[in-house]
Amino acid sequence: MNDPSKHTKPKFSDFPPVFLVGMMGSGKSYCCKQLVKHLNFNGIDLDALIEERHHQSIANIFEQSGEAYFRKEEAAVLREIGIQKHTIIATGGGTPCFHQNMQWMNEHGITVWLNTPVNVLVQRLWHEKKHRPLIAHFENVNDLEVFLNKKLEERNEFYALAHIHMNEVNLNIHSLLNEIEQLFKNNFQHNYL
Ligand SMILES: Nc1ncnc2c1ncn2[C@@H]1O[C@H](COP(=O)(O)OP(=O)(O)O)[C@@H](O)[C@H]1O
Ligand SMILES: O=C(O)C1=C[C@@H](OP(=O)(O)O)[C@@H](O)[C@H](O)C1
Ligand SMILES: [Mg+2]
Repeated sequence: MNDPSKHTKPKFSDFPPVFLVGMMGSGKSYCCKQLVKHLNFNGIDLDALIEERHHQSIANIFEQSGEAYFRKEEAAVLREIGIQKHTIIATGGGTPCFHQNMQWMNEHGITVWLNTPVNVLVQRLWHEKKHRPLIAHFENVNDLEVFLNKKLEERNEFYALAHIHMNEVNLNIHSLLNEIEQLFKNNFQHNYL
C-alpha cells in the first residue's frame, strides 16, 4: 500500500545536518545566521564554537598553538556537533581539506559548497582580514587576490565533493533551502521516515 507520508513535503525536523563549505568570505557564517533567523533551523558556527571552548579567538589559537593544533581541534569539534539533525553548520574555509573532514561530512549530512567568485571574496575579506590569521598580514589587495586564487586551486577539489554547489554571488536563502529540500527528498528521506 502507498504510504502517504512519502509524498508530503519533508519536515524541517527530519533534516540531517547541513554543512556549509567554501572559501573564507564565501558567506558560510552569514548564510547560517540567515537560515536560523528566517527558517527556524538550529545553527552552529564551527569557528565560534572552537573559540567558545578555548576562551580564545581563532587568531590567538593560530598564534599560540599553530595551525596543526587548530586543525585537530576543528576535526574533533566537527565530529562532536555534526550528528545533530535539523542543524545548519557553518564550517571554516579549511575544514574540508584536513583529517578526512569532507568525507565525514558527506557521510553524515548534506554538504553545500558556496562557490563565490574570487573578486567578491576579495571585496568582502579586505575589510575583515584582521580576524582571519591566514590573510591578516596582507598589505595590498593584489597579494590577497593572488593568495586566494592559489588556495582555491588547492581547495576546490575538496569543495567540489559537496552534494550541492551554489554559484550565486549574493545567495538567496530560499533557493538554498529549495536545493537542500530537493536533495533530501531524492537521496536522504528514506533514512529518516
Ligand atoms: N549572501 C551575502 N550577501 C551579502 N553579504 C554577504 C553574503 N554572504 C556574506 N556576506 C558578507 O561577507 C562577509 C563574509 O561573510 P562570512 O559569512 O563571514 O564568510 P565565511 O564565514 O564564509 O568566511 C560578511 O561581512 C558578510 O556579511
Ligand atoms: O580558510 C581557512 O583556512 C580558515 C577560515 C576561517 O573561517 P571562515 O571561512 O569562516 O573565514 C577560520 O576557520 C580560520 O581562520 C581558517
Ligand atoms: Mg565563517
